[in-house]
Amino acid sequence: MRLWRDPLRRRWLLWATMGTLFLLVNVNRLSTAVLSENLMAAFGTTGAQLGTLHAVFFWVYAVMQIPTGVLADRVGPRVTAATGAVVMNLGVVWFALAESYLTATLARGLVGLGGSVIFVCILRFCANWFRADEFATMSGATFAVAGFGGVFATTPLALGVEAFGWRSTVGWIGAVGLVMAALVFALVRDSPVDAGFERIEGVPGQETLTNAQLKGHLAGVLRDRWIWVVSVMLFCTTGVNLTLFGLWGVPYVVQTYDVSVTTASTLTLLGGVGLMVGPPAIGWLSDRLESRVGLMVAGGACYTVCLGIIAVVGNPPLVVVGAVFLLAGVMLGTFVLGYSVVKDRHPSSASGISTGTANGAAFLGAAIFPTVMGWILDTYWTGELVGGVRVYTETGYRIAFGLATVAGVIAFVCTLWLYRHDGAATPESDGASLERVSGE
Ligand SMILES: N[C@@H](Cc1c[nH]cn1)C(=O)NCC(=O)O
Repeated sequence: MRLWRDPLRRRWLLWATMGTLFLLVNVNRLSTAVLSENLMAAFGTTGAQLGTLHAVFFWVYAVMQIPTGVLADRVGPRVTAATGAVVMNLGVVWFALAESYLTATLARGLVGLGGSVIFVCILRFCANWFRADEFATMSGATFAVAGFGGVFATTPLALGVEAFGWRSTVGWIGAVGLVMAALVFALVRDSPVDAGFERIEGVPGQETLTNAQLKGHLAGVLRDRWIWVVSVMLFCTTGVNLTLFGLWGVPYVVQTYDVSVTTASTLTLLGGVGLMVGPPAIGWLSDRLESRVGLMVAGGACYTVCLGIIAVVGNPPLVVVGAVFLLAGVMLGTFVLGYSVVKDRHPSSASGISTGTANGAAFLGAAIFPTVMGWILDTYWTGELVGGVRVYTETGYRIAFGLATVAGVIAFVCTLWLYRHDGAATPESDGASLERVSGE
């Protein structure tokens, strides 16, 4: 079978296998939006407590990103990803069985712990199996998988919950995940050489790092101002997007427009669709144009304007809300280019560390924003409850979207900084830096 014997084909099969795990990571982490009312009713939570239950995944996920980068570079993506997947899915099953808020929070933390390794392992896998000028396309394609998972976490999940109840639906997702973990372990190999092939032309060789080299790379990454600026940008944009699509987007639409959770989830589904389309298309375009930063500036401006519309108007027509959610997903494709930017500035054998560090900041944002938005909503809450669920005010939602808009402005300023400093020498690199040849 050529799919198996040809390394240029096999890498797609392996990427897709790991991608399925990443899809499940996204279903789990974004499921709280659709489950919000079930969880509030099951555990009797306030908005801030629900925000925390959602965010605990992201806290653990964020903290784990630098260790994950080290594990991906040192142990390799296959074993790290398969182990993480087992841990994540045991956590999912535990969450489905949880009887108290505390148990549910611990279980969701376990889901975050296991899930935290998958994305960086996929990027590490891509650095081993794909050329540097294919990397933005591959990271964009991996984000598209996240979008696909996000779509599953909306209407399909809502329909599943309606038909089978939230506990059975979540439990089955965990069972499927355990099967996928076994498949990743059985099929994936860390590099073409590990799979018995020659090295793929144009892909840098991957030396095994010593502890001293690891430390040196980590220090080099943490000293690099570009990493910090990309990190702030990702902190804001990933934080806002995951909070909207993963938690507060659904209650906002349900309570502002008086529609069902299933209808509201169709709108947040558009965010997932945007993520499926934007990152791969923009990543591909960036690789073709050999340009990163110019696209990021344009994306930053558009993203901020979109969020600002909801903050200013409060309850624009639903079609506008849908368009904002869709564009927020599409524009994330420009921020994803940040992963290629940081990877190209450091040796390829340390790509797990550089991308993991930026991803850690992204998920710190995803951990902080839900709770802060929950506080804002609780602050403007008038005491109204329907079926044990808090009904928030339009003012609360407008201020929450105001915060999202400010985050967009900060991300935009970061892209301007990157634009201004584009072309500056990289601190250390053994690969062709697209930034240095972009001519932007
Ligand atoms: N797709 C992003 C996260 C995101 C942002 N908005 C919606 N989803 C992603 O995949 N980030 C990397 C990761 O580790 O998951």
